[in-house]
Amino acid sequence: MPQTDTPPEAVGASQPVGAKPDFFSSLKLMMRYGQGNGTVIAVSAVLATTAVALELVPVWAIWRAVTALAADEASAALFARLALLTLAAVVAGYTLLGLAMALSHLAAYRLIHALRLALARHLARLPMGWFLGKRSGGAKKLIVDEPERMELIVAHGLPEGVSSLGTWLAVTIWLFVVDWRMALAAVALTPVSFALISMAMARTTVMAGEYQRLSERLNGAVVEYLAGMPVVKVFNRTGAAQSETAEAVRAYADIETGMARRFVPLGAAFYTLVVANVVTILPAGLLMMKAGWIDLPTLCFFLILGANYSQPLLKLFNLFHNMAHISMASTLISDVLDTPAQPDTGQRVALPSHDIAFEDVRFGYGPHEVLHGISFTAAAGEVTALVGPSGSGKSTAASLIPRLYDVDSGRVTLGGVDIREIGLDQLMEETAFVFQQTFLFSGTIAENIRFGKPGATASELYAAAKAARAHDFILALPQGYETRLGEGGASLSGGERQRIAIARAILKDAPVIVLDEATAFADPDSEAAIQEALSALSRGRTLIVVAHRLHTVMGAGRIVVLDKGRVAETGRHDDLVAKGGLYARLWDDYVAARAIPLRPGAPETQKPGAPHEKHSVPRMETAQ
Ligand SMILES: Nc1ncnc2c1ncn2[C@@H]1O[C@H](COP(=O)(O)OP(=O)(O)OP(=O)(O)O)[C@@H](O)[C@H]1O
Repeated sequence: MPQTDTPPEAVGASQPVGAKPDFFSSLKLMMRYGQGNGTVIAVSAVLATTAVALELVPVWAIWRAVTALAADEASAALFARLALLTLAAVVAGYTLLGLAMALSHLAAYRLIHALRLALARHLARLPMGWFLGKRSGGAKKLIVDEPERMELIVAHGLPEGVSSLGTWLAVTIWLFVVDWRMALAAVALTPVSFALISMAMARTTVMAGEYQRLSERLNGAVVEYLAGMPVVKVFNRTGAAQSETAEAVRAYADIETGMARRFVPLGAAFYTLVVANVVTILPAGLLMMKAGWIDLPTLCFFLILGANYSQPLLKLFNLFHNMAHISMASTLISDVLDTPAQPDTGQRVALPSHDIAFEDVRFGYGPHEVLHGISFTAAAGEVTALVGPSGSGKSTAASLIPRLYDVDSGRVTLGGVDIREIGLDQLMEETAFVFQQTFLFSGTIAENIRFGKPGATASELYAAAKAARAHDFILALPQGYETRLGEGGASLSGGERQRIAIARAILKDAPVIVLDEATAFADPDSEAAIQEALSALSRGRTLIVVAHRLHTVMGAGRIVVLDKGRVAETGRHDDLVAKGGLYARLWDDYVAARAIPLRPGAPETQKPGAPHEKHSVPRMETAQ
């Protein structure tokens, strides 16, 4: 559900508020991920410079024609030659500019592609702890929106920037060569324009960090608002839920307006002055002509060329104006890419067995320690159940096995080897995990199950689905295994999604399987069937099951009872019940809860323990 009290630091912003952009970060990213693009960019810049230089040909032709007229040397042949030359220069200029832009866009999209891939790959290698407190909107913005900003700098900034600067320098020299006094008049306003735009940019650049943060907040709030829509609706909290989204929209609009307000007074003066050279050229030129220092053609030349003399600068500053945002984005991208990946030895280790052991494991999410030195063994070939009150650390302990998080101290071993010594690829091959909250990708059901083993044959696929009791309902769907799922598997029921996830784990055929409340959504018949399938699966494998519904683990070889992040007791069901400790209390509560009739006067439901029993009581703890 959208949060209304999200602290600024929890919205995925890795930039501190008010952070200044590093203007070299884009360049560094280009050098790092733009390999092979250097030549393309250089050729593009040369073509663009040539194209812009060709734009000067018509100016020269006019000047030449005016000079000829003034000297009484004009002829039809001369004008025809000048016209042809102008036409050729314009056509060639546009062709070269088109080529330059095509090349620069090619380079830009190659870079964006490389950046997005690098980010997606690197995010997958970051420890889960990095994602804590980050909103999915922020991550989406990081991969989708931020690299896109590089388009402006590579596709436009480099060719147009280089050519604009080149043209401006060439024109300046040309002006001075023709007449240095008129040239001074033509460039007189340029330093003033420079000073104005520098001040305007300095006034907005200080807000770039805050702008970035608010833009991430907006993304996060909108994504969360849409994802939480069902909760928002059923609790009729549209107004309340929107308040964070509306606030994020308002804050973003405020900062944009604020930045515009700070930029506009000086920025507008710059845009006016930068093309106002005629204001100094005309009076100075008329005075100098009157004094006999220059002739009419020279005045015309300065009026034509000098009046637009700063046009390239305008382009340049339009690009610079966006540099703060671009630099902020590239700093953010670099920060993420520089975040150390989860340590991985990359080694394949010969494992003598697939026993899992927790040895004095301590772990916390951030400073808040959740597991306070737990030790237990899950032997290969038997089912080990993790049970305990809500919040006791069952899911957390389970998530340490596939290294979703790394222990803070102690160790988790597989076959006696610290799992941090085993290469991540191998560890992922050795373990399959069914999450409490099943995630299915949009795509077909077959694709989702095959996620566990991409090259699986159709018969392997069906066998896994049958074992997970998913085959029949899949066949009943309109396109069977080829039925496409909505985002997150939205078109299936909770139980169906869970069975697909179990099929995925079964297909993976890993020696270690961790099931976090895997049958929570299953109906009683399916649950019993899935339990049978899982028991069969446990033969020769290490099966670790996190369970709330205690009857599902009555047959477990070992039950590890967690309490407030510590192992309270371990043993088999009967022994633990007989012992009269925490497990016995949990069991009594469970039995009592299952016996509570749903409606006053309804008959009591069957006591647990009987196979295939139908129970219509609210589930302990998982019921919300
Ligand atoms: N991502 C997280 N960030 C911070 N704290 C977390 C996170 N996940 C769990 N916790 C905290 O860790 C503790 C243990 O949670 P965990 O989910 O492991 O318990 P559990 O026994 O599996 O609970 P449940 O039975 O309700 O699923 C809880 O206090 C919980 O608030």
